Amino acid sequence: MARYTGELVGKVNSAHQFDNEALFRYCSIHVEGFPRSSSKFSVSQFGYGQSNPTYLIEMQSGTVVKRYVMRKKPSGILLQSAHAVEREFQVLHALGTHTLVPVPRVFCLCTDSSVIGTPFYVMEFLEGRIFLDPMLPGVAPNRRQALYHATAKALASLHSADVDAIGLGGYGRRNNYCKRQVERWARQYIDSTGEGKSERNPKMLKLIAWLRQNIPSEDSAGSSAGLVHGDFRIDNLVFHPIEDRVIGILDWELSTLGNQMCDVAYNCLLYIGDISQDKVKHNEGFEITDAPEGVPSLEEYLMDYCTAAGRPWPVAGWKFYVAFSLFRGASILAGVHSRYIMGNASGGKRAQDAGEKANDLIQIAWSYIQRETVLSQNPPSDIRGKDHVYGIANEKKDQGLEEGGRFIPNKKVKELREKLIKFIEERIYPMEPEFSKLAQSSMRWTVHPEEEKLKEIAKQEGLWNLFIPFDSAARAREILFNGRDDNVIGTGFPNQLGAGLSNLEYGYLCEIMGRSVWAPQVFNCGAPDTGNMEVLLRYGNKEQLQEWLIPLLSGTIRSGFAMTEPQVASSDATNIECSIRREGDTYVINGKKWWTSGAMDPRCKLLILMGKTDLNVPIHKQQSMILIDINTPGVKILRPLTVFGFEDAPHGHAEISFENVRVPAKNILLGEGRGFEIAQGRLGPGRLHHCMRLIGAAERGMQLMVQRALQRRTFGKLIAQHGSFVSDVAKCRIELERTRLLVFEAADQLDKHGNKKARGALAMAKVATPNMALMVLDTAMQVHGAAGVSGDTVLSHLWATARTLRIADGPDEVHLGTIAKLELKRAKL
Ligand SMILES: Cc1cc2nc3c(=O)[nH]c(=O)nc-3n(C[C@H](O)[C@H](O)[C@H](O)COP(=O)(O)OP(=O)(O)OC[C@H]3O[C@@H](n4cnc5c(N)ncnc54)[C@H](O)[C@@H]3O)c2cc1C
Repeated sequence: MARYTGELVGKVNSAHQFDNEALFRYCSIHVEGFPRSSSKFSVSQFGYGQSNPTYLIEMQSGTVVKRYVMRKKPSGILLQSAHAVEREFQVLHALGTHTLVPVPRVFCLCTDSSVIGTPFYVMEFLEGRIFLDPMLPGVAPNRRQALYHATAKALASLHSADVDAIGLGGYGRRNNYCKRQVERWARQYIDSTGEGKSERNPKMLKLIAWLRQNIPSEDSAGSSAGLVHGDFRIDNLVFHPIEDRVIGILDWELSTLGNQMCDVAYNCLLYIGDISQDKVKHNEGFEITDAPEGVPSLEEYLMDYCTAAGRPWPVAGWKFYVAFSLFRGASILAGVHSRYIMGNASGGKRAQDAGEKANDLIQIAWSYIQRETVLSQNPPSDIRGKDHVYGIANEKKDQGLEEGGRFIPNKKVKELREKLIKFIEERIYPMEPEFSKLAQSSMRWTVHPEEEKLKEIAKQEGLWNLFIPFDSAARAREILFNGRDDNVIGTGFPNQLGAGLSNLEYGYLCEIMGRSVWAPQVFNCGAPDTGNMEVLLRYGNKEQLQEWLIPLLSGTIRSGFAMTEPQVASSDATNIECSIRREGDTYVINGKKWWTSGAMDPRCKLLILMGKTDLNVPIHKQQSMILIDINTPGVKILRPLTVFGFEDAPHGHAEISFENVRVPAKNILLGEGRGFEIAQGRLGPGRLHHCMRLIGAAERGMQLMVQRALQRRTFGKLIAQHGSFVSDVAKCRIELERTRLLVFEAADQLDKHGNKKARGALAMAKVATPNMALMVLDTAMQVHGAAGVSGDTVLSHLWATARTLRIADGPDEVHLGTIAKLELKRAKL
C-alpha cells in the first residue's frame, strides 16, 4: 500500500527543531516565488528513514497553499564526509537543470550555519506515492509489474546522465571504485570490531579476501563508471499519485561517481534475502520465496534495466557486485553496533541488533558466493511477450483453456463474466420493453421499482461496483477504514469496493453490461456515477468520501458531472466560464451548464461541477472542481435535453443554472486550481468505459442482425443467404474484433503505464469505437428494415447513444489531434 508523501510527516522531533522564523526570512529572499507573507506557516518533519532531517514547509496565503521541502544536516559534531547536504544540492541541481532524470527541483542552498544552525537546502515538494514495502502489498499484480518497470527505468535514467556535460565530472573518482570501496569498508569493519566493540566475524575476513580477488576488470577500466546513487531502493522513489511512473528519486546523501553496477546489485538485494531495516532473513529473497504476483523475476528486472540503460547482460561480475553490496551493508551495521556497545549510538533496539544483522548479511554473502550459478548466462529472450500474457499462461495451464490470442480473461473474470451474461439475459433483456415504456410515459422521471430490485440482486451476487480499480479501492479502504478489508460499509453485500480488478479485467465485464442501455446502472457501473466515484476514490478526502462516496457506492444516490456550458465551446475546457468564488467559509457558484447527464434522475443528489476559481493564474490552473448538493438553493434544473428524441429518462441530460449557489468551502476537491488534473484522472478510465460498453452494444447489434437474417426471407431466400449480407456481416465482425483489441490494449496500457502514457491508445480507442459501433448498428438496422429504426428493437436507442459518443467526452477531432501530435512528436525524436 502506498503512502502519500504528504502523509509521511509528523511533529518536528525535539532534537531537530530550528528557528522557523529565520528559515521563513531566508526563503522569502532566496527562493523565487516564496510567499513574502503568510497567514499560516507550518513545519512538520518527515519521519521515515532520514539521516539528514527533512521537513515539510507549508505556507498559506489566502486560499493558496504552497509546499516546500527543507533538508538540513543534523545538529552536533558530525563525521566530515557524512551528511553532505551541499553535495546533495549539487547533484540535484545538475540533474534537475540539465537532464530528464526525475528529481525534485532545488531552489536554494544555504551554507551559512548561523541561519538555522546547520547548512540546508530547499526543494520542491513532490506530491506522490511512496512504497515503503518492496513487496507492494495492496497493489494489483499488473500495477506491481509497472512499478518495478518504472523503478528499473529510473535507475537507468540516472545512470545514463552524462556527468561531464552536466558539471558533475569532479563529483568523485570513477576508476577502481570497487577496489577503493572494498578497502574502505574493510578498514571500517576492522576498526569497529574486536575487543570492547562488536565481535569480529572470521567469515567477514574471508569475504574481504574473496572480494579483493574477484573485482571485475571493468572496475579498473571504468567502463561501468558514472553517477552512482548509493542507496537506490524503491522506498527512496516518489511515484506519480496515480500513474505508475517515478517523479522523484530522493535521498542522494551517498551519491558519488563510481561503478554503477554496485547500485544495480544493491537495488536487487531483495531478490537475494530479506534485508529490510528491521529484519534480515536468509532464504527469504524473492528468488527463493517467489516474488509477490506481478513483481518481475530478477532476470526480468535486470533485463528491463539493461534495455533502458543500454547495458550488456551483467552475468560476468554479478556474483561480485551482490557479495560486495552485502559486505558493505555488514560493515555499516557492525559500525552501528560498535557505537551502540561504546554507548554513543542512537537508534535503540535497532542499534543493539545491528551486530547480529551484520553477521546475517555476511552469512548470506558467503552462501551466495558458494553458489555455482547466480544469474542465467543470457538474458530472458522475450520479456515483452511474457508481459502481455501475464496471468494468462498460468490460467491456461490450470484450466486447459483452448483459447489462444493475447487477451484472455483469467478464471475469476471468466466466472464474473458468465454470471453477468446470465443475469443480463435472464433478468434485464426481458425488462427492456417495460423500462422503455416507462421512459416514454408521463411518469418517465420516476424509477421503475424492478430496477431497484435488480440492484439488490446484483449486490448479493457480487456483481456490484466492478468498475473500481484495485488501487483506488485500496486508497478508500485506507482512508475510511484504516485498511480493513471486511464488510466496509456494513451493508452486508460483497464487493462494495469492487472485486479488485484492473481496467483490463473490467473491460471483459463492462462490455457485457454495454449490451443493454439499462444494464450498467443495475450493477452500479453507469456513467457518470462511475467517473464521479472514481474522482472521489482518487481525490476525495475522508470527509468527502464519507458524505458522498459511501451512498454512491451503495447505490442509494446518483450523481452528475457538470462541465459543459451552452455559451462556450466546451470541448476546450479552458473556455469554461462558470465562476466558483470564495467568500469566507463558503464558495459561491454562478453559471450555466448543460448536458449534465444523470441530473434529472430523482435519485441524483450530487453534482461535481467544474468552474473557475481564479482568472489571474495560468490558464490550466484556473479551473477547480467542487461538490454540490443538487438541492442547494440556487441550483435550478431548466429542462431535459433530448438525443434524437430520446430523453434517456429517468436519467436524463439536464440544462441547469447556478445562481449564487453557496456551498461549504470544504467541498472543494483537492484544492483550488486542480480541476484539470482531476479531469485528466477522471476522463481516462471514464472514456474507456464508454468504449467497452460500445463493444457490447456492437455485439448486441451483431447478435440481432444475424438472428434476423436467419429468420427473414426476401426474394425467395433468407437474408443470410444474400451475398451482400455475407459481405456486410463479415466486415462488421472484422471491425468489431480489431476495435476490441484496441480497447483492451488501451486498458492494458492504462493499467501498466497510467493515463499519460496510455493517452495515444486511449484516444485511438475513443475515436475508433463509436465509429465501429455506428457501422455495426447501422448494418443491423438495415437488416431489420423499418423495424430497425423504430422503437420496437433496441437498435435505434443503441445507435443514438453510440452517436453521442463521437461528441461526448471529447469530440473525435480532439482525440485525432492527440494521436497526430504524438505521431509527429515521435517523428521528431
Ligand atoms: C449525450 C451526451 C451526454 C453528455 N454528458 C455530459 C455530462 O454528463 N457532463 C458534461 O459536462 N458534458 C456532457 N456532455 C457534453 C459533451 O462532453 C460536450 O458536448 C463535448 O465536450 C463537446 O463540447 P461542445 O458541445 O461544446 O462542442 P464544441 O466545443 O462547440 O465543439 C463542436 C465541434 O467543433 C469541432 N471541434 C472541436 N475541437 C476541435 C479541434 N480541436 N479540431 C477540429 N475540430 C474541432 C468538432 O467537430 C466538435 O464536435 C454530453 C454530451 C452528450 C451529447
